[in-house]
Amino acid sequence: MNIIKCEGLAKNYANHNALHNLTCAIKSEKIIGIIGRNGAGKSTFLNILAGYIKPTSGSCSVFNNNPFNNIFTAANTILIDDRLSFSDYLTLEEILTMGADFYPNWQGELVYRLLDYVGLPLTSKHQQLSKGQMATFNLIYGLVSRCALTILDEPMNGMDEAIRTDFYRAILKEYIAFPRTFLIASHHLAEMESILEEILLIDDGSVLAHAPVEDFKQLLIVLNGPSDVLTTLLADKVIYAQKDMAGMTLAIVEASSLFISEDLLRTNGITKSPLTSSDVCMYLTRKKGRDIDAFFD
Ligand SMILES: Nc1ncnc2c1ncn2[C@@H]1O[C@H](COP(=O)(O)OP(=O)(O)OP(=O)(O)O)[C@@H](O)[C@H]1O
Repeated sequence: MNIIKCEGLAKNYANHNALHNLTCAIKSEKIIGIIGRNGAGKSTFLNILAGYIKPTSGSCSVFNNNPFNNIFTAANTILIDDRLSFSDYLTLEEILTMGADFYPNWQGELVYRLLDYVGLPLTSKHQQLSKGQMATFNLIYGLVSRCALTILDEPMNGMDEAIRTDFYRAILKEYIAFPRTFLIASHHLAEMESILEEILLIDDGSVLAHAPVEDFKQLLIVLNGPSDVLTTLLADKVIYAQKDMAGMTLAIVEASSLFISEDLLRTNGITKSPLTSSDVCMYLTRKKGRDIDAFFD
């Protein structure tokens, strides 16, 4: 069942079109990585889903409702990001009491155990926490709310490596204990990949790719072989990156465009190897003709 459906979604700010023609469908009870370059439109998209931002045009449905200012969305969705702030005067305990009153599936006992585990006293004021402590508290708050749609926008920003490792496991354990839809935006795909089922790649305000992690990795492929043969074989293909050295060429191409048999590759001395999902993201979203080395040569 699709929990989210967006069609032709656009969001224009005064001087910038953050989203345009964004279309996607997201099934319930999945952990999905929302990936994209800086400024691609991820946070704008997630804020629309959470009902905080009204799209300029297009349609967006979350739990079969328009999410903007919708009370059903609010009760069943939580968005945790680094802009999440609570009153300066509230202690963590007071914030948790409010969360328990608002979210029907709130895990009161778990939250105290998690805060004890990470060493955050209930008497602390939210505004006085360090950056990493605040991110940790906010993520715990998001997890124990057990909302059917849990949106985490760069949830691990500022956390140390040990806590990040713990909390990827915590997300997975929570998901297994109480299946729901997690959308997690992050620039650290390699780090979180093991808990993801799907990757949704946003580029320039629209969806560039959306696939299960294993399929996503196979969107691009690396070919390595004699330059003369490879150049002929790839003459009409889109090449995402190419390096030539000593008569050999290494090229990254779209796997689906490669109608070349394994036998033909082998007899021509061409090898095929996969890329990591982070590399697939990087090459798919790299702007043509842009090369940082050119600035320093
Ligand atoms: N309130 C706003 N007013 C004007 N422009 C905005 C506003 N919010 C976002 N933008 C612009 O919209 C674009 C998308 O921003 P958004 O925050 O959605 O990107 P992002 O993919 O989350 O980026 P990052 O990975 O850097 O956090 C950016 O160019 C940004 O400058």
